[in-house]
Amino acid sequence: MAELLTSEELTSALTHLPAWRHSGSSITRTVEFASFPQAIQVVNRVAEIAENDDHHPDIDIRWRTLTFVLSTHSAGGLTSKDTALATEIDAVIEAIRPESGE
Ligand SMILES: C[C@H](O)[C@H](O)[C@H]1CNC2=NC(N)=NC(=O)C2=N1
Repeated sequence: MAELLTSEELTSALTHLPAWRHSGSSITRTVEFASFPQAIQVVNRVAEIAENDDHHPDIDIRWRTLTFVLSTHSAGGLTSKDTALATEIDAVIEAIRPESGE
């Protein structure tokens, strides 16, 4: 089972994940897309990655805005699985979204 990150490890990992906000036992990123179909394209790609990694985000879908919440439930907090998945989600967002910025 993945180990909880120490606060030093988490702080260091978050320097590479500037769009993510840490709160308690999870990290969160909210992002708006150009359209609902584009947001769903991102959800579908993230779903494939999550199945492959056997690590699943909570995803809130509001029209064209997605919020991803990552936590390792089995560990009761944040592990390297969450920071790895956040990095993969960032790559999907950048690949699919035409413009940059939040
Ligand atoms: C059996 C399977 O490995 C577990 O249920 C996985 C599936 N996906 C998961 N996803 C997340 N975010 N946390 C978990 O603890 C978790 N556990």
